[in-house]
Formats: sequence, structure tokens, C-alpha cells
Amino acid sequence: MSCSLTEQTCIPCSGEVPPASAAEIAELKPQIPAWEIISVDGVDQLQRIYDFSNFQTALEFTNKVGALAETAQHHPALLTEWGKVTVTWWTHALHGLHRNDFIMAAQTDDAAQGLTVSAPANPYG
Ligand SMILES: C[C@H](O)[C@H](O)[C@H]1CNC2=NC(N)=NC(=O)C2=N1
Repeated sequence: MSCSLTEQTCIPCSGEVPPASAAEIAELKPQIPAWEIISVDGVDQLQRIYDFSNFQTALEFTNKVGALAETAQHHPALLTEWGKVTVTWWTHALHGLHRNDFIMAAQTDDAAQGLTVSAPANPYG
């Protein structure tokens, strides 16, 4: 498919839908290069840490991602700290990754545009 991830929308997903195949992951992952695939208790997840210059901007970004999630009815784990937000996407119903997670990761990257700083600025270390 040539359509970029940010132009796609999530499809409703139940436990009957198969998780993303290795071939699908190989197609989609290069479109979100800054994301890591992690495994938590055997569940594959997409994770990225974004850096911000203060808590308020981190919270503003968190709320933008929350609004995207509500629109898509697909929800991430969000950890908001001073100067950073950790975003984790996976599909609860599948206990793993679905194309939806890659779509949401791409949308999350778009939401971060203009808000992030390139290096952590945490004065507390
Ligand atoms: C009914 C409702 O759409 C489902 O419970 C949705 C809600 N948000 C969700 N978010 C994520 N990440 N995975 C899901 O399986 C999921 N299911």
C-alpha cells in the first residue's frame, strides 16, 4: 500500500483479527523509525520517548495524544514527566501489534511537531 500511515484510520479490532504479520511489520516499521518495538510480558508494543523543555509542554502533548486516541477509539499508555512523555501503543484485544498501532504512532509523531526539543532539558538530571 502506498498511502502513508498518517492518511490511514484505525479499523475496529476484536480478538478475531490477526496481529500484524512479520511482513506487515517490515513494511510499516520504517515509516516510524524513531519507535522501538519492545516486549512486555510477551506482548509486543511500540514505544517512543519524546523530550520537551518543561512539564507544561509535555502535558499539552499528552492531551493532544489523548484526543487522537479518543477519536480513533484506540488508546495508548502515556507516562508524563517533567520534560518527557513516554508513549506506548499496542492492541489490548490482540495482546500484540496491529496496523492500528503503527497508524497511531505516525499520528503521535505528527502531534509532537513543533513541541519537542532534541535533547533532554531536565535540570533534575
Ligand atoms: C470497545 C472499544 O473500542 C475497545 O475496548 C477498544 C478501546 N481502545 C483500545 N485501545 C487499544 N490500544 N487496544 C484495544 O484493544 C482497544 N480496544
